[in-house]
Amino acid sequence: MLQFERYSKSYSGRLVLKIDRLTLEPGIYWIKGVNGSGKSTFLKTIAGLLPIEGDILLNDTLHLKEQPVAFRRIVNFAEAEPIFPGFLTGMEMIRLFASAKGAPLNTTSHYIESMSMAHYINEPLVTYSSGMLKKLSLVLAFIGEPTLILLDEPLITMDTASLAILYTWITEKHANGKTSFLLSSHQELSVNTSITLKEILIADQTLTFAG
Ligand SMILES: Nc1ncnc2c1ncn2[C@@H]1O[C@H](COP(=O)(O)OP(=O)(O)OP(=O)(O)O)[C@@H](O)[C@H]1O
Repeated sequence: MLQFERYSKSYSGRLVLKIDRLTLEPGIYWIKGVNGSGKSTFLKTIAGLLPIEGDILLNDTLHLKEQPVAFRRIVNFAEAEPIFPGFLTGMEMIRLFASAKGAPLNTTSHYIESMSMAHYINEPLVTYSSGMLKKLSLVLAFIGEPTLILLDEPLITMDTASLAILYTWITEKHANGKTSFLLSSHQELSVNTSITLKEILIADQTLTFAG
């Protein structure tokens, strides 16, 4: 599903991540590591938001560097602490993402309703709490038919009921859409027990399979 070739990421010459060669098969991956180990950096580079050395391939064919638009169309990303323009409404963001991902707008109503967001989705984002913004960022990450969804710290600021719904979305999207997930979290993830969670530990600039 995802291949790394001579991949490395540095900030101002300081190496943060290095992967000579790695293939991730389809699945749900839990990315672990202490603060500052590189989890967010790893996800942002796969989302195409930060430049890298080397290359990342999706489904054996799409190269992040050579086909960035096609690549990013099927890789969705929700940031740990999302920042959106305060003057837009939640619904305007959803319309924008649905258009960019080529998804019919009516496929998004399931997400809005199941997270109980309908009563504020047409309000400007400046009025949203951090949990409301987090839910919106998660809805945006589930729009379309992505091959891969990257969720950075998806559990933070979410109430217990919303977490249960998020786990349902992950389970459904993985089962129905064959979508793979990379989830970074300091907290225990409790996805459906029928799903094998593959653990990856980031430490000393290196990824190792754990668990
Ligand atoms: N924009 C940046 N410029 C320079 N260094 C950065 C930048 N962003 C991150 N770093 C550094 O890269 C390393 C990895 O940071 P990253 O945010 O990816 O870690 P993380 O594992 O997500 O941390 P946390 O668990 O605290 O969220 C850290 O040493 C950090 O200081």
